[in-house]
Amino acid sequence: MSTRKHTALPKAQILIEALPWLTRHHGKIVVIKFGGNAMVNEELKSAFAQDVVFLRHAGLKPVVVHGGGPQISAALDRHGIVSEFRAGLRVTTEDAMDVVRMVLAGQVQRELVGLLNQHGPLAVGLTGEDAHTITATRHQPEIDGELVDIGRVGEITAIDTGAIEALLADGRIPVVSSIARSQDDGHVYNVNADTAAAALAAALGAETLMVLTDVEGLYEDWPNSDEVISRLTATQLEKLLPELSSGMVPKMEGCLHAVRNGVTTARVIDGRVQHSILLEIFTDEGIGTMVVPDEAEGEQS
Ligand SMILES: Nc1ncnc2c1ncn2[C@@H]1O[C@H](COP(=O)(O)OP(=O)(O)O)[C@@H](O)[C@H]1O
Ligand SMILES: CC(=O)N[C@@H](CCC(=O)OP(=O)(O)O)C(=O)O
Repeated sequence: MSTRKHTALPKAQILIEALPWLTRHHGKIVVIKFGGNAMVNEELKSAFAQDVVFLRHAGLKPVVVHGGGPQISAALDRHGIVSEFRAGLRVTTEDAMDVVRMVLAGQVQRELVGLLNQHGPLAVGLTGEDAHTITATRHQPEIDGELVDIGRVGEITAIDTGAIEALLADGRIPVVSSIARSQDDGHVYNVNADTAAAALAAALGAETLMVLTDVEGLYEDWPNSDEVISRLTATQLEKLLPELSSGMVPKMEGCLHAVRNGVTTARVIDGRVQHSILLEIFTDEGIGTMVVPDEAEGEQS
């Protein structure tokens, strides 16, 4: 065998290791949530775009839902508006809503669309407002037994997948900002991006929900230990939910909603690791935390 063939062999083996995953997921919808905290630097964002385009060319149908919490907080700060979170959700006044919409739809979404489109005419950005993709009503979380008003924060009441499905059928990569149209008035609502991604994954009948964040996965005993729970069933997760805090609450509630509504696996992975999406596919074990429906326990995902 020539030296060239020898050096190429490990590359072929790596590609072949991904074959079972690619075969199982061919033509399937994968909803990928890119958290604002995972958008650490330009290299990571470019690597994220490469991974998504790779999945698309490998025969999957990726749908990107993006966050932008830290970016919104920075913009609010510049406008002299203080950021406050209740039950993991941003208290969103009318003035803050304008900034949220400007940052998500006008800044973060545009940047991701631009990065994806460096690889061809693939990505099309939209918000939940477009073609009634996400409809919401006012969300009032229960805190210490009382319903609390946190402003223009939406609770999803309906999803219309028509526009996203049309884009997928046309070979495009939809990039969705988590803003909803209001079913009550002519205005819009701020929706947590994990919640929006999970609702879209369920409504689209996605195979997988991948949530990229700024931790390795769900820690068993956060913040005391960095032991990551690698796999858990819907029932196991449901029992854990009351113990979770801050950003993990909407994330894990979203994963639970997804697997209880037809999504085969929901994964929380470390978006700070370059090419984390491909690592998830190319490593047999996967990285991060994987949530599966109860009936799937013991099956390969
Ligand atoms: N059990 C847990 N395991 C891991 N992270 C946790 C846990 N509980 C709370 N967290 C917090 O949740 C954060 C992730 O959520 P969030 O800040 O909303 O990220 P994103 O912008 O990716 O949505 C972590 O950085 C961590 O501080
Ligand atoms: C209601 C609510 O909290 N909305 C979020 C929307 C963005 C988001 O979820 O961004 P990450 O995924 O980066 O956290 C916010 O205003 O921060």
